[in-house]
Formats: sequence, C-alpha cells, structure tokens
Amino acid sequence: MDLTKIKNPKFLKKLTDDEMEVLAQELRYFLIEQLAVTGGHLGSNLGVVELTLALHREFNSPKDKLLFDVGHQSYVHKILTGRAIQFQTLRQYQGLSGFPKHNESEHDVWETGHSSTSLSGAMGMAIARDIKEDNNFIVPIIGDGALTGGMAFEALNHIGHEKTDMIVILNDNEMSIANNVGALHQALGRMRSAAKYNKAKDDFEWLLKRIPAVGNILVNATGRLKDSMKYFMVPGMLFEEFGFTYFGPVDGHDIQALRKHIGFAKKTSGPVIIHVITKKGKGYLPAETDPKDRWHGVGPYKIESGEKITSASKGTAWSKVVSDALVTEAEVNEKLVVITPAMILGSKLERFAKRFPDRLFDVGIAEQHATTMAAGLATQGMKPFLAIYSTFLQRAYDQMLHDICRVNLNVIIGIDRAGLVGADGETHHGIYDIAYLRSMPNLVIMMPVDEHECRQMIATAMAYNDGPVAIRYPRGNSDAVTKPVSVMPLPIGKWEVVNKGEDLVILAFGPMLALAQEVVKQLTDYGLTIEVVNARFIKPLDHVYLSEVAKRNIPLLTIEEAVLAGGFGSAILEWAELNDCAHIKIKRMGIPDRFIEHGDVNLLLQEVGLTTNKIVEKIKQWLPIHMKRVR
Ligand SMILES: Cc1ncc(C[n+]2csc(CCOP(=O)(O)OP(=O)(O)O)c2C)c(N)n1
Ligand SMILES: CC(=O)[C@@H](O)[C@H](O)COP(=O)(O)O
Ligand SMILES: [Mg+2]
Repeated sequence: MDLTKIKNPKFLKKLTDDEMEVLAQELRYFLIEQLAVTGGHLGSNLGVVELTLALHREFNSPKDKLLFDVGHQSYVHKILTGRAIQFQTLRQYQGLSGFPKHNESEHDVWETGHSSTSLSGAMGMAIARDIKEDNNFIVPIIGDGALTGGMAFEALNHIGHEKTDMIVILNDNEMSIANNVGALHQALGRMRSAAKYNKAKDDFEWLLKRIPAVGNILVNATGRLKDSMKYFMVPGMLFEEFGFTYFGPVDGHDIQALRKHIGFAKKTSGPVIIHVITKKGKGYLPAETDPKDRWHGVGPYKIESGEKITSASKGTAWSKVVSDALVTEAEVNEKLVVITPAMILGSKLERFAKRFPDRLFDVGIAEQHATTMAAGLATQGMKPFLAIYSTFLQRAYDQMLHDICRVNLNVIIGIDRAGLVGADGETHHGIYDIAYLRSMPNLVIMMPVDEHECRQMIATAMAYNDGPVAIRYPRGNSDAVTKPVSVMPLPIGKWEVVNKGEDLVILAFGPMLALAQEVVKQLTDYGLTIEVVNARFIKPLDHVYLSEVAKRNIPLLTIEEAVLAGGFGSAILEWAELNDCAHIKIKRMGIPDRFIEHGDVNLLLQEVGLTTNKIVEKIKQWLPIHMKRVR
C-alpha cells in the first residue's frame, strides 16, 4: 500500500492477519529506503514494526495514550499517524522531528528524547484519568535500556503501590545503544530463557506422560522441581514483586501473539507489564548482524551493502581526541577511572575499555548514579573522569552540586556534545551546561579551541587536585588545526590573547573563536583593530586580563554557542558590576531564551545569529564610531 496515503491508524481495525503481515514488510522496507537517505535511528525502529502495528490495532490512539520512551523508536507510529510523506525531511531543519512532538500530531501524547520518562508521564496521565473518571488505556512503551534509568524504577515503585490501571510494554531487544548492562539486564535474560525453559518443560512433561506407569510420578517430581526454581525461572517474578501482573515473554515480531497478550492485559485490572522480545535491526541484515550496536543511530548508507556513506570531514572527532588522551593518561596514572552512562560508543570509549577493562564503568542510563559514583571514587583518592553528554548531565544537577562541588572533590567531567548538536534537536542540544554549572562554587569550567588545546586541558585536569574540573567539547570533529603544543598543564583561569587590538575586544571560546577571527577579517576593511581573546576558562574568569582591559576602557563583546541566560556573557556583566566597571560597554551574543529545534547546525547558527555576517552587523549597529570603509 502507499503509506503516504495513511491519515490515521483506524484503517488497521479492518485488516486481516495476512494484510497486517504484508503491511509490516512494507513499513520495514519504507524505513530502510528512507533512512538510507536521511539517516536516523534505524535499528530501534526496525525492531518495533510489528509491536507498533499491534498497539495501534488494539488501542484507540489518541484517546488511549501511547507513550514512547526516549522516542527514537516512534517512526512507525509516525507513519501510521499520517506522517509518512514527511519522512524525506526527517531530523532536518524545519522538518519532521526524530522524536514525538505535540505540534506534529495529536497522537504524540508524550514528548520524549531523554530516556526513562514514560512511566512517570503515564502515571500522571493515569491519575488524571481516574480523577476525571475517564476510561481510556494508558500504555507506556519502554525499552530494556530505558528501564535501567532510575526514574523508571521510581515510577514502577509508585505505580505498583497505587495499583493503578496501566499497561506497560517492555520492549526488550537486549540492547541499549551498545549491549545493555546491569543486573536488570541479566534478570530479563533469565525471564527470556524462562520462556524457553517453560516451553521445554511443557514438551518434556508431554513426553514423560507417555511413559507407561511411572510417567505421571515423574511428571509430579519434575513439577516440584519447577516450583522450587520458580523464583529464578518463572518469568516476571521481579515485576510481580513490584505489584504488576506480568505477561510474557512474547515474541515481539508475532502480531497475533502480541494482539492476544494485549487482549489479556486489557481485561486485567491494576498495573500490567507485557514483556516483549524484539530484535533491534530486524529485517535488515547489516543492522541485525552488527555485533556492536544494531545500527542504533546511523547516517546515510547503501541499502544493498549497508556501507555507510560518510562525508569527508577534516580533523578528529572530539570524543576520540578525549578518549585517546585518556588512554595516554591511564598508561601512567593508575588512579584514572572512566565512567560512562550508557554512551560508550558515542563517547568513543571502546579503545579505553579494551585497554583498561577494569577501569571503565558503563553504568547504564543512570547519569545521577554515574556522577555520585564519581564522587565516591574521588573520596578514595581515585581520579574519576565522567564522560557525559551536556544534555544528559542535566539529569545530575544535584549530584554535581551536592556530592561533587560542595565537597570540592577531584572529579573530571568530560562534557561531550557541548553546543548545538543538530539532528536530535531541542532535547539534545548541549547549550545549558555553562548556565547550570557556573553557579556551582569550586568548579573549574574550560573549553578547548582545538585538539591540541584539548590534550592540554586533559593534562591540566589530571594535574589539578584542588577540586572538580569540567572540560566541555562539541559534537563532531575538531577541525581547527593549529600548531602542536607541548601537552603541559595550563595555568588555571589564564586566557590567551590571539589578536591584539584597540577598538573592540571579543571574548570567545571553542568553535566561536574561529568565528571571532572571521569577524576581525571582515572589520579590518573599516580600519578597526579588534582584540580577540581565547576565553578558554569559562570559570574562573581571567581577572588579571579583565582588570587590564578595564583600564583601556574598550568595548567588550562576548560570543558563546550556549544560552545567554546565565552564560559566559552574564559572567562578564557580573564581573563589570562587581568591579565598578559599569563604564565599559558590554554586549553579549549567544542563544536566546527559547528552545532551538533540530536541523543542520549551520542553519541553526544562522537562526540564532551566530554567523560572521550577523555578528558584523551587530557590531556596526552597536559601536559608537561611524563605520566607514577605509579601503
Ligand atoms: C537520559 C538519557 N540518557 C541517555 C540517552 C541516550 N540514549 C538514547 S537511546 C538509548 C538506549 C535506549 O535503549 P532502549 O530503551 O533499550 O531502546 P532501544 O534503542 O534498544 O530500542 C540511550 C542510552 C538518552 N536519550 N537519555
Ligand atoms: C536517541 C538518543 O538520545 C541517542 O541515540 C542520541 O541520538 C545519540 O547522539 P549522538 O548521535 O550525538 O551520539
Ligand atoms: Mg533495547
């Protein structure tokens, strides 16, 4: 069928079983074809084709609420709710989001992007339903990875306690982004094998019963054996202990089996969990057989071979610069321990893990635990490096403040994906960390301009034992290639003047420094001399430099790829106010007070005014001198 003709999922109710199977294949092929061009979260979505069909067949969205945890696996849901035609704009500027969005469809009842929120959101919806005496179904769909998030356990605990009517779908494909980790993962494994065990047991009993005379005695004996193993082998005991009725494991690619178990669940009062077993990447061999990540998040690829189509890019991935530096440091410092909350691949830590398997800890989707565990390590004289995306560090605000900074512990926080991230959009941009960290006493915050300075900063952090240090670095590659420098620690709080000038000082750091230097080129034609400073220490500020520039009474412009509210520019305003420098003209440029959607980073920078031309225009409007070309 032409999937672009689908307006809503109601048509599913009339399909025969065979027609549903055909549709599943058409959906699968659509995903493979479309994402070969746009990229996206292919593996997760291939794994939920039949599940999403069964859900939209058995429930009446949007009256019945389908909540997709993380939301990266909601493409099939989007196709069935009338958005197939938009997939050519997937995750592109002003195009279809890769996550559920209220403004895209009434069927997107819960917005996600960050993991492990669906059960809590579902509980809120269920309580509201019961207060309003509505009678719809609330159905969160959560993956085995997302279930390792602490919020999910907080919600399970509460839902089970309240015995709230809810149908939780556990989509268990044994994978997070990489292989899933944790004791829960092992427990789920026992539940999966229990299914095989129970089926084998039933077959065995069938066989025993055919042995004349002794058969029934043996059946009773083996029955007692099964009961004694009940706690370990009967699937779902863990969830039953939480007050849930457990159904499963169910083959997540068998639409009829799914529909049957959803039917049981709809007739069961109280909280129910259906444990669905799926295969990440199902139906596309390169994805199904990838030993590393089942094609979690991919760029464009060749369908026939699965060969990734990568655009030539200069420089080295920032994550790799950092992880290689950590390997070098770990060779000579046995106290270095690295922690990742489920992002071992994104943070490019496989090499470190292989070289130092006992000093890398993947804690699952557990940013709060990861951060406070780092604090625990530091109290014992270890040198923990927490590798964490800026956006996911948001989950560990209090752990940063209460457990690390307040106690002034020697923890290094490697803040990855700092800045606009592009295709993942507003839920993933790393643009808030300066604002939410800058108010934390004792914390040093720095950002390198290129891979050489990054190595210097890692060395600086390793040598620094006066408290916590955060190094923030962008998504993508470090393409600014300057001269190699000795990897000596930097003096804390010391900025670097990269261009002397008398008419204006621009303070910038990270990728914005190159932008500042482009601005200088454009303004030279106006006879202006502009001082450009690599303000690589966001905290502490370089007070020596600022005092000197205050005496020169030169206007200051700050540029940051981070929110203005509470950002680096705010720190300069505070400095001026606190140091009786109100006479200095100060202007800040950065990200305004609104959410920035998904799209190519360069287009997003255009949108927020962080481009050479827009900065030049802003300076022309602001500086008191009449801007006239002198050459
Ligand atoms: C708070 C948070 N931490 C980390 C991530 C990154 N992340 C996105 S999907 C994913 C794995 C999710 O695994 P699972 O829930 O099993 O879904 P699957 O991809 O296997 O279908 C992770 C770690 C996130 N989105 N949110
Ligand atoms: C859905 C999710 O949160 C992750 O898959 C995220 O998209 C990874 O981001 P990177 O691609 O920057 O590693
Ligand atoms: Mg999974």
